[in-house]
Amino acid sequence: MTASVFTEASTSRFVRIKEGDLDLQLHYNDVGQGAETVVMLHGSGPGASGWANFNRNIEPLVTAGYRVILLDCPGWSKSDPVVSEGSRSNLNASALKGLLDVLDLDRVHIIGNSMGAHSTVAFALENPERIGKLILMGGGTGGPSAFVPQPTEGIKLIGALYREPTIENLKKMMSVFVFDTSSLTEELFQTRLDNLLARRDHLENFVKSSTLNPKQFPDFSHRLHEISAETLLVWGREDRFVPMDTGLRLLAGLPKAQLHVFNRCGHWAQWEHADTFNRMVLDFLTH
Ligand SMILES: O=C(O)/C=C/C(=O)/C=C/C=C(\O)C(=O)O
Repeated sequence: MTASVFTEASTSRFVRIKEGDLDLQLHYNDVGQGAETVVMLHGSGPGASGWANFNRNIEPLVTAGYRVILLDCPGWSKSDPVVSEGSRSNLNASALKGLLDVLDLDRVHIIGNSMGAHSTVAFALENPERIGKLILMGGGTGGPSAFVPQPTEGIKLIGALYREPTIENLKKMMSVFVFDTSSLTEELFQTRLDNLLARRDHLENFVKSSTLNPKQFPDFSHRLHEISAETLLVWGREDRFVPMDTGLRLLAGLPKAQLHVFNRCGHWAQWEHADTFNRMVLDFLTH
């Protein structure tokens, strides 16, 4: 398949996984072919999916010869619903292990966005032999911000949108999500709204999970030194969901990390600065 002809529909796949306590059908997109595979893990916003989060980042990797797997985490998009009472980072990590086992992939590079970055760290701690290089954007659970009160305004707005999924709440959330709100189109809002309203069970389960356990993403800062993988940290200076100084904490904790901070950038660096981000990722993966 050439990079220019792939679509969400043509790359859509389902798989049944059994991994520990998990027995689930997962949805993923499988794009391109190559000796090396890059997995992309999306964030925790309502209506998020691998495709929604990374649609600007797939083609350059596929063109460069990588196979790209976009996993929809349990409880998002077309994957099975789940109520998470423990660590959602570890739940996602188990789902990823189940998927890699079925696909017979021994070792992958992982790009994680926000919750996806928290989950990448959980996966790396549990499966060090299965990881190549890591790219963490706006997440990774390096501990609380030293400067910004928690929960942050963005995380509060995500909660409000989960509880009341209206176009008004979506727009409020998206207005602090990116730095330049003029890049947000009505079409993007509508697609996101359709996605999230299509799975009210996922919305209800997220609210239930957060009530059962408000700490869905435990702090891994005391274990970061165990991760020996080369890691690229990417942050937006104006990230109002997971503040930029969290990236500094990760930089201090991860022995082989480097940090890139984009100016004029919110929580969606891979989308707001897609071209530069894509070049940086390719350079990082190949050197
Ligand atoms: O609560 C956290 O630490 C993580 C929050 C997120 O993962 C938020 C991500 C939002 C998106 O990526 C989205 O597309 O809505």
